[in-house]
Amino acid sequence: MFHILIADPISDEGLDVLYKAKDVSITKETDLKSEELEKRIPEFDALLVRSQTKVTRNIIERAENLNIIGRAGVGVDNIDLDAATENGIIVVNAPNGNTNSAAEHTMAMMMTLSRKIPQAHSALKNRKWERSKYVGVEVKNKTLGIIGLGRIGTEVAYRAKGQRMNVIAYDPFLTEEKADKMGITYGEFEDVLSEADYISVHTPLMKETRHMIGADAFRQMKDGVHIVNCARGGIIEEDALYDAIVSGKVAGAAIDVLEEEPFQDHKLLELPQVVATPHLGASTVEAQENVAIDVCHDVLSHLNGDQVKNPVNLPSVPSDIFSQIEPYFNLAEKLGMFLIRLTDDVPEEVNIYYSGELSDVKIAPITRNAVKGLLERHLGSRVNDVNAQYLAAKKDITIHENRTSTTKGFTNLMTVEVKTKSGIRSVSGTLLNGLGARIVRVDDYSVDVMPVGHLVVIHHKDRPGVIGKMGSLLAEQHINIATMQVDRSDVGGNAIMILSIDKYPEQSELEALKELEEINDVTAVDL
Ligand SMILES: NC(=O)c1ccc[n+]([C@@H]2O[C@H](COP(=O)([O-])OP(=O)(O)OC[C@H]3O[C@@H](n4cnc5c(N)ncnc54)[C@H](O)[C@@H]3O)[C@@H](O)[C@H]2O)c1
Ligand SMILES: O=C(O)[C@H](O)COP(=O)(O)O
Repeated sequence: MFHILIADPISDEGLDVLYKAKDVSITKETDLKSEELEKRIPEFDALLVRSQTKVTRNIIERAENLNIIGRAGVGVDNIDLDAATENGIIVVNAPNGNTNSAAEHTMAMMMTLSRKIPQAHSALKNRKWERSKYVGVEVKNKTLGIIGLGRIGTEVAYRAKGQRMNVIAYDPFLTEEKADKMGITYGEFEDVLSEADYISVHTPLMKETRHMIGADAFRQMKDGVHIVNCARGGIIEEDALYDAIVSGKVAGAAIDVLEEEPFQDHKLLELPQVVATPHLGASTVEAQENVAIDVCHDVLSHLNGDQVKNPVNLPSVPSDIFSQIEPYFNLAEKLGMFLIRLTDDVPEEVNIYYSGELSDVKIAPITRNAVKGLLERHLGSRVNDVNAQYLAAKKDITIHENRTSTTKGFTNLMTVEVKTKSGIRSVSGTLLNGLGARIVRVDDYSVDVMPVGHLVVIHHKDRPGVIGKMGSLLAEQHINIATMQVDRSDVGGNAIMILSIDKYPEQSELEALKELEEINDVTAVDL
């Protein structure tokens, strides 16, 4: 049974996806205080939020059963992403479902600001007929400067063109060619500041964008500029905006978002030049249905072990590429788990070699599974593909991916090699068409072993009778051998035997095998 906590109001259309699923229990607690959430969170496998709930490191570190945090919306600045990644919790969002609503709200705010609609409306509601006080300005032929031309910025640009505005935009990913195609002007940040009559910000809130519009930016703007922020409080420095409005530099500002939400008493809201809404950009029936449905599908997919569509703290893999590489995930993890059992030392460096068909596929997700397998022995079950590479880096383990042409006759071959203080160990595996995964090499020995179940890896001397003695000893302990593979370096030299047996051996049983004089070492590996 998966326990899902819905901590913010989320549309029932989306929640239906979860209600209809098997083995899911849903708890709706949309008014939990941070301390209450901290206490309750260990009960849950999944947490669903919008922007209101702050998912802090404290909460995440107490969330011992949490697998996934779903954000029904775009911005994830209310979630401590580093803490989630470190703790192996995947974060997913719903980036597309509210784009239209946010763009429409931005346009509404810009128009409302230009025509002083909220102020005139309030006056009239107070029975004041003040036509001359509320003279506005047209947006036609004015220049709109857009900072952040992503999903919403782009939609705003098209709508502004419909209003016959000129559009200039700055975004690190915008090229002159793309701007030309859209019929807008490409600008640097400073160009947008100095040329625009209206400036609308549409970036995420992150370290790089926090307070990107401050006193210095306002100084570079035209006198009488209008400012719109329907992205995130904190992108514009609020004290600097206040000063710029009071000084007359800024004619007016339309803000949907504040640095401190929910609403705290704020001096900006006292200014008649400011029109404001309480973070309503995504608050339409359509947007809420869209984001809720998207995020609930992703949460369910993840809980069922399937690929998610909108991961935030993992690179997303298009589904055609995913279906090509997914069969290797299990092989990679098993190779990692197998190899790490062969050495008692902690790896210092990991080299993963991909060859044959594997040399031209997207290998990063396969690598994550190999690293996860390698780390499980020492770091336990909390290691997963979300945090494997973070945990490796934290343990100063360097990981190198290599594509090679050495296939050793296999159509696909993957080798995981670890360097430890006592030397280099490696294991190779392949996926055989229709037959599944095989371990085909252990160090310099060739083998053919299915990486499943209980394996015993025995390094021994190549002497007559060793195999018989081993078989008798195991028989005495009532251990049945399912399969056996042997290989040797040279006649009478060192050899390897890999047994697949029907039960995991007791330590005492392994010790008994080690007593044989031909045996160098015995390792049990449970895959
Ligand atoms: N008010 C609301 O209710 C509401 C609704 C939806 C989204 N949002 C917010 O709107 C913002 C934009 O959302 P989106 O879906 O368009 O995101 P997006 O990721 O599609 O677009 C963001 C764009 O900002 C650009 N960017 C990043 N750093 C930049 C920088 N330093 N300077 C200029 N551009 C930069 C990125 O390259 C990207 O193109 C986010 O902050 C999101 O949280 C608010
Ligand atoms: O980032 C977003 O998606 C918007 O800010 C919407 O936030 P909300 O879900 O709290 O309305």
